[in-house]
Amino acid sequence: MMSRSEFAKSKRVVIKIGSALLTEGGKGLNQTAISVWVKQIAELKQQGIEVILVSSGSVAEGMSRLGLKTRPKALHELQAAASVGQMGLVRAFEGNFQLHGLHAAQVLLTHDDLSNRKRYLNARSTLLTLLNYNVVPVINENDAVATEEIRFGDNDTLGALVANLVEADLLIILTDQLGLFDSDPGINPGATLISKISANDSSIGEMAGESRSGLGRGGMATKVSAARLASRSGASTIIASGDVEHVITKVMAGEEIGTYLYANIAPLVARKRWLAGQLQVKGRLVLDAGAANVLKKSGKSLLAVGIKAVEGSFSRGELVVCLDLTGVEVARGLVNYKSTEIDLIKGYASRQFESILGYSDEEEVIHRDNLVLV
Ligand SMILES: Nc1ncnc2c1ncn2[C@@H]1O[C@H](COP(=O)(O)OP(=O)(O)O)[C@@H](O)[C@H]1O
Ligand SMILES: N[C@@H](CCC(=O)OP(=O)(O)O)C(=O)O
Repeated sequence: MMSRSEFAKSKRVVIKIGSALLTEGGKGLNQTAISVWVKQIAELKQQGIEVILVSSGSVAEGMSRLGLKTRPKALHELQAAASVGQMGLVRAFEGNFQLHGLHAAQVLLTHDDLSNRKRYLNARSTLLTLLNYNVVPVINENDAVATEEIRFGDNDTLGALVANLVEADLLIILTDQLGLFDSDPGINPGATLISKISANDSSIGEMAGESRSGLGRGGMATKVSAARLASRSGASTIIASGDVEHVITKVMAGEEIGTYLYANIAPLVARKRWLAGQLQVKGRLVLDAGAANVLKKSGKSLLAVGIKAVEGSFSRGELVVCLDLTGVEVARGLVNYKSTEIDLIKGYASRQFESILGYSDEEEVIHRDNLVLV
């Protein structure tokens, strides 16, 4: 585990800024705050630290520009608002980075761009090339085209996936709270700030609640699950308030601000990291106790003999979750057979596939290289 005092030695940092902060509670972009964060980022760049920004705010800024009082419900209205607002974001970041002699680059992603392995690797190359050119990539979800099926849903998840993609040392999530409290401080004024906790501690899920701002999405719940996701590539996460003076500088100097969600698991190899970041689950396999145990303890491939039930309709190569008999997820992975085939071969040994299906591809329903434990 990296101690806070080691943050200054980071090579690469992803900084995510939430909507509520960027848009002053919906009153348009907070230009002063943006200039202050950019100045701190420019200082990090001076120290040789690479920075990637994940900036929300397109919908909120678009709402403000279009005079919409509440966040639109219809997808096409949201997309229109995001397209208008993104112009404001780009303008603000470009102008401010230029003041420090830095170029910014706009990168808009959908989940589709990262779920396809080839496009994932392309996105990685582009980002690494931008960093090589000393440019600050400014990333947002491509809201103008993202439909329900291809969206990340919130920028905390996007920030974590970007941290995985570029193997960042640290993910800094700036929000409108001082950090993660043991319960939502907006509801419980007596809530206590958590200073440090493992990103994989099972108790944090219960502490973190939803967003109530009407501007942001996901609240603390998506921030703690982003921290867990980031930890899979070894990145630790800080959740801190973007309103604290010199917040980025202070975090990087190791000051005890915000919540430090440290990564304390062995980083997954690159392919499994990509796999762990897949969000679109197409079906479920219910495993018997033996198979669930083997997966959990030894990370071996999943064989048909240990499958009790198949739920959902999916094709070969798609992502499914593996549940134990109590319904708890133990792993997820890419299947070698489609759902109707698995329904036929479940409970049988691999050597019987030929007589049941008329052919036999792989021995495993999910090969261990395509399986990540949860
Ligand atoms: N345990 C918690 N600690 C702190 N904030 C919490 C907690 N649970 C829920 N929240 C809510 O999460 C909000 C921050 O999330 P969100 O509105 O999505 O912000 P952002 O736009 O920065 O992503 C806070 O304003 C707060 O109301
Ligand atoms: N892509 C959206 C991000 C929405 C979102 O996740 O917002 P937040 O919870 O403030 O990070 C936008 O720019 O409005």
